[in-house]
Amino acid sequence: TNTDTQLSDTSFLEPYDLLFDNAVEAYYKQDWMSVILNMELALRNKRSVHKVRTECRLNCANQTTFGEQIPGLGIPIPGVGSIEDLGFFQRILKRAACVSSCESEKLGPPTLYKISEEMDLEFKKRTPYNYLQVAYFKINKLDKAVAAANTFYIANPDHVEMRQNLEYYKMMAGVQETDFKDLEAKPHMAEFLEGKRLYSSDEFGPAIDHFELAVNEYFAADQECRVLCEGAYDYDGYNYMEYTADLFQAITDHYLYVLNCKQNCAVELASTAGRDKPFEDFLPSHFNYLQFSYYNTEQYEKAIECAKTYLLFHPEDETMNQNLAYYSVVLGEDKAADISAREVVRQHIKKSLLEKELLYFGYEIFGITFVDPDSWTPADVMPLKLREKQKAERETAARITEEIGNLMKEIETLVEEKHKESSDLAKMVKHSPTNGSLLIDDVKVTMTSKELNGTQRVLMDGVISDDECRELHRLSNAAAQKGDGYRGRPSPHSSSEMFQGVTVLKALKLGQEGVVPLKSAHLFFNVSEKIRKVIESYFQLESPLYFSYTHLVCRAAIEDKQEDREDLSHPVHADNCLLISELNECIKEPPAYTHRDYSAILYLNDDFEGGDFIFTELDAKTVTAVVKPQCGRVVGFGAGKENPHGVRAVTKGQRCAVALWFTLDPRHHEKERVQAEDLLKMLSTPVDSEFQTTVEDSGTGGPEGTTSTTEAERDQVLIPTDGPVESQKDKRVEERTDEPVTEQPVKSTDQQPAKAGDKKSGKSKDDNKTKVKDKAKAGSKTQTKTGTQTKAKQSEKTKAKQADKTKVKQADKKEKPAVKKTVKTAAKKATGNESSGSSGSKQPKVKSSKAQDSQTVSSSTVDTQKDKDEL
Ligand SMILES: O=C(O)CCC(=O)C(=O)O
Ligand SMILES: [Fe+2]
Repeated sequence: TNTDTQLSDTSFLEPYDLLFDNAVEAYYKQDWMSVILNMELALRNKRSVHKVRTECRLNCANQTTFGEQIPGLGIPIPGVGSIEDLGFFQRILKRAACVSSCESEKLGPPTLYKISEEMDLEFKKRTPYNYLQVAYFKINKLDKAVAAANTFYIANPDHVEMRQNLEYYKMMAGVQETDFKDLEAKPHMAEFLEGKRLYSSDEFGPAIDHFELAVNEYFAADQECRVLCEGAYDYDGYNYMEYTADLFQAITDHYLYVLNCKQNCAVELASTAGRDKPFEDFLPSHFNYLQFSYYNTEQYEKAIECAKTYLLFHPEDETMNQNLAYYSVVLGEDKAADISAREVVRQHIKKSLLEKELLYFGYEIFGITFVDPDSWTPADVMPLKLREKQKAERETAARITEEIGNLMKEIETLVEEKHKESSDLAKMVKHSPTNGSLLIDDVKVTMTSKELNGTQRVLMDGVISDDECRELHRLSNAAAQKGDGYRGRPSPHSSSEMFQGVTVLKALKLGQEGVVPLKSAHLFFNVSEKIRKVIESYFQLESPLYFSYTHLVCRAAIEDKQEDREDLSHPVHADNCLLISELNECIKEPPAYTHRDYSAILYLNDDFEGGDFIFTELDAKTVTAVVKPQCGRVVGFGAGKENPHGVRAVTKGQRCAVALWFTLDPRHHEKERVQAEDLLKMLSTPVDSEFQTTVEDSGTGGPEGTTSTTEAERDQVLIPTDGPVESQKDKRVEERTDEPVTEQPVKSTDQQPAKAGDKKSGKSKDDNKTKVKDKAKAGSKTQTKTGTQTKAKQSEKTKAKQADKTKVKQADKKEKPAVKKTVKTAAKKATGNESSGSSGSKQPKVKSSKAQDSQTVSSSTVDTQKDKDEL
């Protein structure tokens, strides 16, 4: 058509989502060259879009001066119709025009490069490399296949197939170690990691080069990250159609949204694919490493500069102050005084603090949540009122969590008691055709498999109270998103009904934001856990059940679409296999959620028409049992072919339920659940802990991690032994005997006898308590390595090696609430082969022509689709 030719005539970048889709299509046609062409171009165009955006915005920011500097504030305050208003907005308009014409000149109309969230996620998860790996392997470009495989694996360390592929590649002839590249490595992070590596092996000179580069790259990346924040406003959480903010409110909302995003760059930049958590105190730590590296290479000016720079972030840091004092003595106090901290960092901090102030103002006044990602922010930046409010909130959350904890304990003891009473009881319950038996609380088994005419089925009542039903029902209407849980489709199963859903994590987040009562979100969490226990115990499962997916979902009849309706609200299906009713078969293969083992639906209400739950035969027609939803009722069943089921049309009103799917396979334990648990923990961090920074507390307080080593501990930087010996008589340092063994190689061979000028020995990690380090300079520079004087910032350097007392700096970091991006991967360790696909083979997973076969490599694709779309 006309538009088509017009488009192809222009030199605009081809939209990368389109290219991605083309590549995937080509993949299924096994057109490997086309996969490569499209996918590589998609990756390139994505980078180009970012580049154009960054450049346009930066250029426009420079072109259109935006008035004077803020503090003061140099900018006239907009008043009623003042002429300054016009001047102010004129600049805004010009800047908007500048950005928009710059971008559309290079990229075409905005719609062309608007990318959906899902697609964005695919690129974040590095899915393109999954496809590229196969395609390159197919055309025998091994080096590229290996690089793609490695790049993908770094971001998906749980991907069993890719791990096997990599192992296979390692053994292949013609594959070099250098082929295992990370094609998406971020320069600042690569430099930082390399610096750290060298630092760990005492190669301080080379380490300096990398850390310095890392700092430069950091600021470049920070600038890019920040400028990319100046994008469209995301009306997340509320309906933009109902958004009726006035001019200044609208500007405020969007601006604070942008500022929030900019602040979050600190987390973004401290994160790297495949690492669960961002590095803590990332930017400051660069200067910590640097000061010590400079010290070790006798570059005292630089060491002082970096120590001072570090102190900009943590002015009270005792260790660093001592280091600085020591360096100053070595260099000469006068000279030292003339050295200042780095200006670029000073500016960065100034800007960041100003942003935080605005964000806290927005938090206090408009309730726009802001979680400070930095650990160095002075406490008083957060307004007192807000601090008090947060404290109160944390108290409430702590109380609720305690209550939940007590409840869970009660449940556990009850379950245990029941088990003890008679190990046969459960069996009796299971097979008893009579009235159900008590399992937990007031839960009654109303119908067993037998009465439900099948196997692995149960109907229970009284699982939650009427009040709880009402509360969850309210929650669903307050929190649910249309179509949420169904890839955003509002009517995934029947065009005569509207679906809406909310997950536990989402509910908790909304609770935290104050959009819904936090208490209700807790209840949702709590109830789901209760049902998990009930199902686990009723079906007498030997190994634990894990959550696979949970959502609170309502389906509502669309009034004018009920006439002559013949469809079901939810077509008959099985939960872990693809039901082919024509063949009386159920195929257990992706895209079915084959890892699901048990399902449970908790009903919340009965004030609607229709909506019966039905079990059928494999033909999807012959109904074997009917369940009428009502408050507190749970239908639980095995998720397999033995239990095809569906929901009859809801013809009037709204039917709400909590649908839960469980797996016995810990590898499929839902990540969202872990995040939800983390969030709960965070909300219940002991009150005030944030304001306590004593080292003593660090060992016990704070959210429990899965390992005993915290990031803070592992990332601590070694610092030199203390300065003038005379001042070191006291032993304020803390004994830490619980230093965990970290993955870093233990260094025990670098303890050359101390010799004059040997800086290294200053941080030697032997347990020789009497080694004296002669700094070979003035007497005051002599350092003792005796007993107590080593203050180490990096636990791996000191742990176990040091019988001497070690002060671990930054240990208090542990106490801070986790930053947003915390993704835990407990229970994630893949221990075996995936049950599906060609698991035994050592081959990279490559496709044959069979249709189902194509799931192997695209499995990550399937997985990334919101794991919600019931079949
Ligand atoms: O809501 C129900 O009763 C059943 C829903 C269901 O089977 C499902 O979502 O898989
Ligand atoms: Fe189902």
